[in-house]
This record gives sequence, C-alpha cells and structure tokens, in this order.
Amino acid sequence: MTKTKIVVAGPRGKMGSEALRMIEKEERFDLVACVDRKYDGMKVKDIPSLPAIDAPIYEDMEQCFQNVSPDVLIDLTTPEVGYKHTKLALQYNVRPVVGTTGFTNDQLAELESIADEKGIGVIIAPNFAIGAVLMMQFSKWAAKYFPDVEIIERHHDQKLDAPSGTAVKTAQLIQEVRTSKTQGHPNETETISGARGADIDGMKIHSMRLPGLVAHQEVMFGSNGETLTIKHDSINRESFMTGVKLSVEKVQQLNVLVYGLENIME
Ligand SMILES: NC(=O)C1=CN([C@@H]2O[C@H](COP(=O)(O)OP(=O)(O)OC[C@H]3O[C@@H](n4cnc5c(N)ncnc54)[C@H](OP(=O)(O)O)[C@@H]3O)[C@@H](O)[C@H]2O)C=CC1
Ligand SMILES: O=C(O)C1=N[C@H](C(=O)O)C[C@H](O)C1
Repeated sequence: MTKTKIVVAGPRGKMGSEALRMIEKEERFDLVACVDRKYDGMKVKDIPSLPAIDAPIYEDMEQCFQNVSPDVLIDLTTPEVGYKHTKLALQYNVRPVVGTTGFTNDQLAELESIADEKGIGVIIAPNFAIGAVLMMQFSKWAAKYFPDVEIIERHHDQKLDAPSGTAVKTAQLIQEVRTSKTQGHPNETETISGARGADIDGMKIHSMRLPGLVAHQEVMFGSNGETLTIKHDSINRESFMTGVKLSVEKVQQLNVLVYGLENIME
C-alpha cells in the first residue's frame, strides 16, 4: 500500500495535535514532518503531549518541502500564516488541506487562481465536522423560505478570528438563495455599538467567546408566528477528523480549489 506523505503545520495546536493523533491511527497516512514556529531540528516524539512519532520538525516550510517531498500539507495555524503556507505549498506542488479560518475573499480568490494555473487540488474547509456541514446545508434550504435569519456562533476564548469561518460560510451559502433584505426595524439604532452584531447582506452574525466552549452554531429563522432553529455542537476536536481524513484523500484527485467540505461529500 502506498501511503500518503503528510506534513502538518501547527502540530502543537488544539487541532494540529488532534490531526497527529488521527494520522498515527490511519494505516494509509504517513506523517513525514511538521512545520512549527519553534523546535526546529527536533522530533515530534520529543515534544511533550504529542504522539510518539519519529517525524522531524522544521521552522522553515521550504526546507521541509525540499527534504521530505510530501503529497499533502494539512494547515491548522493562524489566518496570516495559513495563507502563506498554502501559497508556498502550491509553489512546491504539495496539495493543501486547509482548516485554518479567517482568509479574506481576496486571499481565497488568489489561491483559487494559483490552483487553476498549476492544476493542483486545494481543499479549504471552514468546518470539517460532518454535522456542521449538514447544519449549513439545512440552513441554506431553510433560507429559501425564511429570509429573516440571525447566526449565533459560540467558541472557546482562544479563538483569533471573529466571526468564525463557519458563520461566514453559512452566510455565503444562505446568500445564494435568500432574497436580499435588511432585517429588523428600518429605524433601529444601536445605543451601544455592535449590539446588533456583524452584518452580511442584512443578516446579523453574533460571536460569543467563553472558556469551556468548543465550537457551536445556531442559525435562527423567524417568520409570521414561527421560528426555526438549526443548531450544531462540536463537543470535542475529534469531531473534525472525519472531514480532515476525507479531504486528504479527495485533494489528491482534484486539480482546482474547493472551498467547503460539502463539495466533496458524496
Ligand atoms: N476547519 C475546521 O474544522 C476547524 C478549523 N479550526 C481553525 O484551525 C486553526 C487552528 O485552530 P486551533 O488549533 O484551535 O488553534 P491553536 O492556537 O491551538 O493552534 C495554532 C497553532 O499554530 C501554531 N503556529 C503559529 N504560527 C505558526 C507558524 N508560523 N508555523 C507553524 N505553526 C504556527 C501555534 O503555535 P504557538 O502555540 O506557538 O502560537 C499553535 O500551536 C484556526 O484558524 C481555527 O479557526 C479550528 C477547528 C476546526
Ligand atoms: O477555532 C475553532 O475552534 C473553530 N474554527 C472553525 C471556524 O472558524 O468556523 C471551525 C470550528 O467552528 C472550530
């Protein structure tokens, strides 16, 4: 069996360390190196709390790619770093699977055009949990009938980006079917700035950050005399690993950028 050679960027992170545990268990995957911002030259197994894998750690991604020639990069870092890593991977013909959120629309468009030009697959998935993808799809369906919608996302308090990538993606999917409208009273005012949340095409997004939370989202629709709430909770980070696994497999068959797990789920 030919194993897929994988590099993980962000191995000490909450998601990166979960991805290492997943790769360790998968016979068809091989962790060939990690890219971190410290511990250059050390091995994964030497870092406390990481699995006992013999893969080297690099601080320089180019050096890493030159030495280990991976098939796939899994990036789970920060928005700025993840964007640079994805571009570099494409330059080296390494297929990126990106869970990192917070890329701008311009960055996504640029990555899409590089992927097209090079004919290399990229998967950028704001949420790898199957239930979250279904929650977004059900929300898109509901928005056809209920154009008044508010998105409430709740995350742990170490999260850097707000709103979450999932909330943004949900609003974008809803926008594809919803009749554009401004919600609430036409004369409503905020007596405290931000009270009504962020705005995408008249839809409101509310971001909560609290210790104890993992990743949760409610999409609430309102109409005459009824409301509909579609809700998803990730209660641990293993919930994201089914989607990471699927993406690693599918990205090797793609020659374009795919944004969202729904596009590769059968
Ligand atoms: N798509 C999905 O399903 C999911 C996506 N995410 C996204 O994944 C990303 C990571 O989340 P999470 O694991 O919670 O965050 P963490 O902060 O726990 O992990 C990020 C890791 O990236 C490391 N890092 C920072 N800069 C670099 C660099 N230059 N090179 C290599 N590593 C670097 C950090 O190191 P240090 O600790 O030293 O700062 C840290 O270990 C976020 O964007 C988040 O939104 C999260 C969950 C699910
Ligand atoms: O940072 C997180 O934790 C998560 N980030 C992703 C997002 O921004 O939507 C996915 C999930 O919500 C967890």
